[in-house]
Amino acid sequence: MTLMPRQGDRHADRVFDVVRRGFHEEGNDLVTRSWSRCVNQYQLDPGRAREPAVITAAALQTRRDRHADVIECARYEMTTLYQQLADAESAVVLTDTDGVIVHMVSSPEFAAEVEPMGLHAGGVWGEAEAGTNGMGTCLAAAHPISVRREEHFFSQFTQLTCSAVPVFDPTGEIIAVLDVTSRSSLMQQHVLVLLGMTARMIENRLIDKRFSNAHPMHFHSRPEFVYTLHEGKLAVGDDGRILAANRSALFQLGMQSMDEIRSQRIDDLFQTSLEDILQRSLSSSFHPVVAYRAKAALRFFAVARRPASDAAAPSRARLVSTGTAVGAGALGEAGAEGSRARNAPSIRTFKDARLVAHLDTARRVVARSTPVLLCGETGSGKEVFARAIHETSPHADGAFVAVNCASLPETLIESELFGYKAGAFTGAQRSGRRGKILQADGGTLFLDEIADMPLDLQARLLRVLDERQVTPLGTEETHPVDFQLVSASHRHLPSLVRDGRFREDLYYRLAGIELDLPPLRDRSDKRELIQAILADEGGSACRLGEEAERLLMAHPWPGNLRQLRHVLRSAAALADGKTITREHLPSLAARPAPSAAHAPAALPAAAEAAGAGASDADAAPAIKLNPIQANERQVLLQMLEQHRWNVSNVAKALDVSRNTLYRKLHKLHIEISPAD
Ligand SMILES: Nc1ncnc2c1ncn2[C@@H]1O[C@H](COP(=O)(O)OP(=O)(O)OP(=O)(O)O)[C@@H](O)[C@H]1O
Repeated sequence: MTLMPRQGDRHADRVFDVVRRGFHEEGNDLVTRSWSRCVNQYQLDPGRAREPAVITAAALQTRRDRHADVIECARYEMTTLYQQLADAESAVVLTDTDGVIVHMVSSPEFAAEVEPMGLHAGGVWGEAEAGTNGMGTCLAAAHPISVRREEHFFSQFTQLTCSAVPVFDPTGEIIAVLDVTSRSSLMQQHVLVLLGMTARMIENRLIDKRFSNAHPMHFHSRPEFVYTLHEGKLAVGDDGRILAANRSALFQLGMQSMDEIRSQRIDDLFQTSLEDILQRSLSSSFHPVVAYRAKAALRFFAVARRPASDAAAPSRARLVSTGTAVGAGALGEAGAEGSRARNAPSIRTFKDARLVAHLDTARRVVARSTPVLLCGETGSGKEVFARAIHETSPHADGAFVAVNCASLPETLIESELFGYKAGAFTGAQRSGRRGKILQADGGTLFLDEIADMPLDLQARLLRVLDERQVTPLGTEETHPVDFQLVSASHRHLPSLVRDGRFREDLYYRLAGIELDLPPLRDRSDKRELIQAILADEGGSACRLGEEAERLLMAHPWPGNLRQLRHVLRSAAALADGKTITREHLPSLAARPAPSAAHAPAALPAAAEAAGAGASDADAAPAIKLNPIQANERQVLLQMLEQHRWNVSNVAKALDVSRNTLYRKLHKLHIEISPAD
């Protein structure tokens, strides 16, 4: 094509001029190269209006069928993105790899306005057809791009601005392009960031969908990033082989391509096996557990699950804890429930005689759907025990839905529990929300820290329990529900009833049976617990020296199992593969070490001295703290206990940063893992 400036079309003149000179004044190289392709390769003329290219309805249907799983994964995310943009003059568009629009979200008004340009399902926006544009140029460059108004090749599109990002399939190939086309050219950088996040969500969903028979594994070097968009995600086969990975997984593991990672197994990547991570994830209630990078001193936090497709085969995940230490291979009794599946073992330990009896009682009462109330100090394992009850109950095939009434603002508990209809109140999600009670239908509803339930909601909850039906906010509809109720509290509910802070009728309704879980210091299976949690945190090769074990056994554990887990986590990290000794337990080591001969006898004495909920501040004198520091230590321990050893919450309460608090804790010899 000859590059002839034409009269009256300044945009076309500019395009020809840039192509001839080979650079763009504003420096957008991707656009310059695209213009050049349009002129030289596709022989397009920027000033000549074109009929939009559109494929037939039948051809569109064929393409939609071919990309059904991508469209399904993208549909919800595209709607959410559209809502986030809050721009009525915009459309969120998904094209296939030929630039054919297969799905679009916009207002009917904007859709009608842009329809004549071919911006609708079936429209073809490849560069060869539509010149430089977000979708087509993103495909051609395999790169995110914003094409603002006059950067479009054809004059007819210079009213629009589009930003587009590629979407990759689990093999690393581009499978689609996600685009936002708008009248506004403002905030393109912001739109590109949102598009990138949405594309990642679609890619993660696609991995789940295409590899539903594989074990999903989530990891990150920081525990708080696991289960977020930044996490590395793997789909792992039964034999531990990596079948798929997302982009963040590649990045974190320092790999260049999907091909590179797909030739690896879990034990090539981490110093552990798939089975080990699965077991530890299960026993930590799917909170991230430590996994070290193979052949490198890099620590990750990871969670792995059984394949989603196994959900339909509950026996595989189902397990029953009996009087034995429930460790790998010790779960033969699970067979009594009909399955001795290879995936069944958990390291949850319920060997203590009271817990064995409680579990047996619970199993009998839940057979008749009697509500169970669990009482016990903070961190004593109430949620873990509730899960064990669920797994033995007739509702085991349904979901276990946990709601922590203390961690939700009062105003949110109601909508969280009961759900709401679209637009039920200001700030409600447009699509409405299915409440936790409905989610628990057919399964178990676990109401943790029930004492924190506001009084007016107590009345609503009572009604649900009586009527066995729920009415979401903003609706008149009622839905019948059938679930096993387990609630828990570390506070003494009868005292709250006496003080008028908890409804008596609800208390009796919740406490069909009331079970007291012993604090860790009183548990007879403490040694097994220490070993099990240590294996969980440090891997099965982690060893405990004799003196360290004596210290752990003698400690009063005011924060119970949660505190034990923190201490063992940091000890395993400090020991770094060597045997754990006294020096890896700095806060415990400050206490006088009981001699081997006296250790067993010292245990109940220490426990008694500590009393219910007592702190280990009695350790302070041995650490050589001055009286002010000793006081500070005592106050911090109390606060940690109050906030269930959640460092972020304590930092918030004290109005200091987490780092400042960690430094303080370290100085005062309060051992807590920075992971939490
Ligand atoms: N039987 C067990 N075996 C191994 N680990 C356990 C067991 N019970 C609890 N844990 C661990 O102890 C920690 C606290 O458990 P959980 O959340 O169940 O306590 P809780 O009593 O519900 O706490 P809170 O009172 O703060 O709600 C978790 O990290 C959990 O993995």
